[in-house]
Order: sequence, then structure tokens, then C-alpha cells
Amino acid sequence: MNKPARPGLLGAALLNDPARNRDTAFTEAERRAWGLEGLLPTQVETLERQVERVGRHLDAKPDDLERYIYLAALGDRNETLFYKVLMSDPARYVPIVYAPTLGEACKSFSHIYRRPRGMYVSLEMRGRIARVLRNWPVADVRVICVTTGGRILGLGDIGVNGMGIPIGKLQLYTACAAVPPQATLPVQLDIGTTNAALRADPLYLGLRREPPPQADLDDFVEEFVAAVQAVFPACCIHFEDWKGTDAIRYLARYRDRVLCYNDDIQGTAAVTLAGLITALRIREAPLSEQRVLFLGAGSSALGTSDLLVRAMQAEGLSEAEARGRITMMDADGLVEPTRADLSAEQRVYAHPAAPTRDLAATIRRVRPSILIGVSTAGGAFTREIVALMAEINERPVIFPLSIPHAECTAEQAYAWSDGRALYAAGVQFPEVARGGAVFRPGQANNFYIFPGLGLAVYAARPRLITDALIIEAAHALADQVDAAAQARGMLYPPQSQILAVQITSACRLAEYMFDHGMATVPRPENIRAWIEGMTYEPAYDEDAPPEP
Ligand SMILES: O=C([O-])CC(=O)C(=O)O
Ligand SMILES: [Mg+2]
Repeated sequence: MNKPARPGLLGAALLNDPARNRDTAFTEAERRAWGLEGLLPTQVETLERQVERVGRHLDAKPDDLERYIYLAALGDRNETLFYKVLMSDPARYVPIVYAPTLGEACKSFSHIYRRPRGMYVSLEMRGRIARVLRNWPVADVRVICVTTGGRILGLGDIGVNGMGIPIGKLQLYTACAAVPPQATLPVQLDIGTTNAALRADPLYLGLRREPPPQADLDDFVEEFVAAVQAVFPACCIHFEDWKGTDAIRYLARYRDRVLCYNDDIQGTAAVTLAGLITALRIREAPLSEQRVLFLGAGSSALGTSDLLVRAMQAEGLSEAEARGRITMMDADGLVEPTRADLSAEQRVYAHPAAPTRDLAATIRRVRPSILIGVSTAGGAFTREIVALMAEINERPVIFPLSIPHAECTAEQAYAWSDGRALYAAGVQFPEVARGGAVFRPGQANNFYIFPGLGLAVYAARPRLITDALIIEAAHALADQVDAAAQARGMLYPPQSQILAVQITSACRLAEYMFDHGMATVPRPENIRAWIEGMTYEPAYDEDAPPEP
């Protein structure tokens, strides 16, 4: 699937095209044919030798932010080499181009900026967004990841500095699921920012204004979505890191008429459900018998709850019974009916109980078997909280999912539960050795879902992404944690196998789409071979491209 050097793209222009540049790997024949003689050092190198040099450069960098900057620049110089490096050791490189280092990179995005990538569509382009999108040099864009920067990771509103997120998420589509990179387009909708410190920063790269009123934002987003459909008709829109209320509103508005999904709501929900499926396999207990307590009641808590309700309904509960098994608390206390500040989405989880801000008291009253943190309050699961969960449950399920500051670390969860916790966090914690046993804490991050989902959508081209498909994605992931891994408390497959895992998930999702009449392309005889035939491989084409 790699593009050969284009006829007409010669000499220095070829070296400056990251999708076609091979740098020192251009052979002598290629150098002669394409006007590259004299423009490169004498040695002709293999891709593997180039990877070795990159590894040494990265080793010499003082910290991961510097490694991020280096890798971003590498992607701008030589895309093949960039992906070869990432895919050669995902457990090492994913944490740099993605969370947690990506969070640091976003905070200083305007300061570490080197050159543009993706598209910036600002409020000032209203009325001509379709024309603007046509400035993108690739016609067949198949997935756009779009943010307003309104809620980036746990960093709040950081405006256009959030652009690091669509860039990083889409790089994982390729690095973790081999989606061809030319089919992806990161987009920042620049709507201004509520972040006054950023607006006052002379190096800030976005509009220096407050976001518009909701009605104006709705019009702008509507024009953007329509423009994407007009300019890139086969494109899936992946919403990422919008302000929570915007995330919920636009997903509700578009999910039934546009090929789209919200990763923070649906991707996070699916990866959480997958971890719960594995944890409950270890406990040999059905989901429909669990009681779930969320700390945090924002878009990811709601997205996860709604998906858990669907999954419990599939086990035979009514919607009301399933909702009754879920309790939420946030910074303003227990979600209960007397609270005046609740949204309609939160209100369905507001069960009658006395108002309280006391998490421990709520655990004593509700007696949850599953505790999920999506609060952004690092450290909120104290020793008392974890010990209480371990007192109530033989194997308490504890998922502190906040990024970058988890509600408790893996070490704390195992220590405070006598090693009985079934644990996963949003960030990757190192292994924990305890009493002769080694625990492998899982990372409940949506990167176990969106790349494979993206590849399946790229291949099967559904018209919509349904909740049933998202639940299938959770099962596809959970089914790849084998019994030996489960015995070590692993709730997710290892990161080192992410590519194989995501391709297997994509095959299963594509099959699901064919089985349920969702795919819009003819069903192939062998789904795996068909999908593997369209995946990206970071390699320089062997066959000589045509003479210019
Ligand atoms: O990006 C991540 O690592 C997970 C995520 O979607 C978020 O925290 O918004
Ligand atoms: Mg996100």
C-alpha cells in the first residue's frame, strides 16, 4: 500500500515529501533515476539501519517531551521510518507519541510547534468550510479525528494546543491497526478558548477569543459535518476531547445520521466494558449482578454507564433495573434527584438517597462490586476507600481511569486490598511485585478500541456506528485475553501485541458488520485476508517505480 515515488516528484522535492522520502535508503539506481545523485550521503542504508540510528538519537534525548519533538519531526521527514520505529516497539514508543507524554506536548503545543500537520478550521472560515477542506491534498480521506480542544485529557480547555490529540490518535490508527496514514486527517476546530492564560500567551497559535454561544457553535459544527460529507463522502468522523456537554450533544445529534463516533464516550466505554468482562470472567460472575459506583459523572462516566446498561439488558435486565445498578458521584456529591444541576443524561442515574459528598459512606451504603474513577481527581481512591472495597468484596474491581493522574496507583490498589483487587488504570503503571507474585496492571485506554474499530470501518464502510458494534468491540478485545494472562490479573492483552490484537478485533468487527447488514461493500470470501490486504506496512517498495 505504500506509494511509489510520483513521476514528476524529483530531486529535492522527493526528499521533502515525507510520504515518499526514503532518505539514505534510496538505492543507487533510484538516485540516478530521480535526480537524487549528490543530494544524499554515499552509503545506501536499509530501513533497519535507519531505525537503529533513530533509536540512538532517542536514547540521547534528556526526556520524553524531547523524544516527542524528535519523533514528530521524523514523521515530517520520513513517514515510513516514523511508523517503522513506532511499530517496532509499541510498548516503548506509544507512551511517547500518545499518553502520557502527549499530554505534556499538548500543554506546550504552541511553544514546541515546528510545522503544520492536519487542518485548522477556525470560526472565521464560516460559510466556506467545504472550500477550505478542499485545500487538503488527499481526496479520499476516510477518517477525520476532530477536536475543539475543549477538554484535552485531564488538562481542561487548551484550545488549539489540543491539536496534538487528533494527530496522536490518528498516528495510533496506523501504528496499532495499520490503517493507511494517507487516509487519515487530524482536524482542529478553532473556536477560541476559555483559557485566559493561553489567550494571553504571545506564542499561542489559536484565536484569542472566548468560544461562541452554543447556538453559533452548533451552526459551525453543522457546517463542518456537512462539509466533511460533501468533500470526503466515505469519511468517518471521530470526535475527541470536546467539552463534555458538547461531546454528548453532538454525538446524540449525529450518531443516527452520520458515520461518526465519540472516542471519549464510546471508545472509553468499550475498553472499560472489555476490562469488566475479563474481570468478571476471573470472578465467574455475570455483569447483571454487579453494582457499579462511578466517581465522576461527566461524558465518559455517562457513556460507560449507558453501554453497561445495554450490556446488562443483553443479559436479561430491564433498562430500569440496569440503571438501578449504577450509582454516580462527582465533585458536587452524590448524583441524586434533589440536585438541581444535573443534565438529563445524568438524571437517569439519580436514585433516591440522602445528599452526601462522602465517598466512603456511599460505598458502605451501595456496597458496589465495581468502583470506576473518571473524576480527574488524582488520589481520590485513598487507602480507606480501597480497603473498604476489599472488605465488601473478595475480588473488588477498581478502575481508576483518570488521565494523567489516576485515582490510585496500581501499587496502592494491590497493597491496600492484600493483592485482591482486579485493577486497571487509564495510564500504564509498571508491574508490581508483592509477596512472591507479580501483578501486571492493565491500561484501560481507548487505544485498545479505536484503532481496530477504525480499520474495520475503513474496510467495511458502514453507514453508522451503533452501540451494538461498540459492545462487539469490547467482546472482541476481552476475548483476546487468554486464561494464562487472566491468572496474572491481566485484564487486557499486552501492549507489545497491540497490532495483532487490533487487526483481530477489526476482522471480528467487519464480520459483525457483514452479518448484520451494516457493511456497504461486497462480503469477501476470507475477511482476514481481505483486511490484511489493505493494511499499511512501513516498508520501502521493492519494485522500482516508473521512470519519471
Ligand atoms: O487519550 C487518552 O489517553 C484517553 C482519552 O481519550 C482521554 O483521556 O481523553
Ligand atoms: Mg480523549
